[in-house]
Amino acid sequence: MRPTVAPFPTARFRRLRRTAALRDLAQEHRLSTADLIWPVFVREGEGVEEPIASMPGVVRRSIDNVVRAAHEAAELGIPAICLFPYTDASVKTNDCAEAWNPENLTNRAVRAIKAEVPGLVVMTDIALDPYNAQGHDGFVVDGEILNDETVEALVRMALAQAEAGADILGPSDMMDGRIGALRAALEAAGHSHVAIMSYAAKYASAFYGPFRDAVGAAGALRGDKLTYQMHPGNSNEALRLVERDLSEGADMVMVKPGMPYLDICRRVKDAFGVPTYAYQVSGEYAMIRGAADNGWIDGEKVVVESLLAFRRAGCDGVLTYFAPQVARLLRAR
Ligand SMILES: NCc1[nH]cc(CCC(=O)O)c1CC(=O)O
Repeated sequence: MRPTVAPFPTARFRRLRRTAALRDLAQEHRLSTADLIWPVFVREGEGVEEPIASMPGVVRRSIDNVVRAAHEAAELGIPAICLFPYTDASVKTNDCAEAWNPENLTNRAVRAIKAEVPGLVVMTDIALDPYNAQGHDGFVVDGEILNDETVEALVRMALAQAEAGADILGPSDMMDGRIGALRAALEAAGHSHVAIMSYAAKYASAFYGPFRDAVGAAGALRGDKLTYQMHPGNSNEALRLVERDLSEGADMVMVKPGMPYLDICRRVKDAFGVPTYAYQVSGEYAMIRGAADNGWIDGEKVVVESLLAFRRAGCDGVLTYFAPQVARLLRAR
């Protein structure tokens, strides 16, 4: 598109900014509650809501409270919730077997939500890190992250989640070939309706710091994830990964983190036109929330502006810890 601009004073951009109604009428992009996916942390216990120090306002919930959150999401009009387990050290092993236990925390939470709030979309995370004594997303042998063996384990994990009733599987592990393997296994096992949102362009980012506290992975993790997650300096690689994952059967693709990678969101949407999502990650949440709590920024305005930016960059939706607050704000407008 080549914008046509008449010379001043024929063109006066301020004409359409003069009143709230005119601004509304001319607004190009909008944020709606329907664009939100709410990531929620699950832990063992009952009646538990445990604060996370590095993410003020976010809690780890026992399953009964996750179900309450699911009701809240549905009432607010948030279409989807995404579950992340906070696991006890006792279930973290080198063989990561808890990851595909049909009775693990995530799978029990999925069933509990589906029993009570069946219309809510439930998304799950596929990666070994919550169940890995080594804290990595894949099996670690002699300091190396194994790819193909990990993919086999991810398939087992995915089938257990699909069996539990997950609507969208979110492979966040960044192993090669996992989307094709997951798609084939889902088709073969009668789960052809289960969608895959690939964490296709996932960067090795320091913005995940608070999340690793939230899921209790920070202590176990040695080193970094640079041999499987993307280097922050790359962008053509993101397009190649998105194309690869689409060709293997991903229904939706994600860019992660969000705000520092808006250029990637735009390029992905322009290149492929597929359902595109961004993850406003824990570090982004912590920065905004921390500055807001200190009175340095207007938290509500910054949150809405930060999420609108994803829409402008071409995203169809955003995973954000601010989802319930934003839904309430949008409803009040
Ligand atoms: N499979 C790991 C995973 N899944 C989601 C996040 C980060 C989410 C956030 O920071 O909010 C991570 C962290 C990581 O890759 O180390």
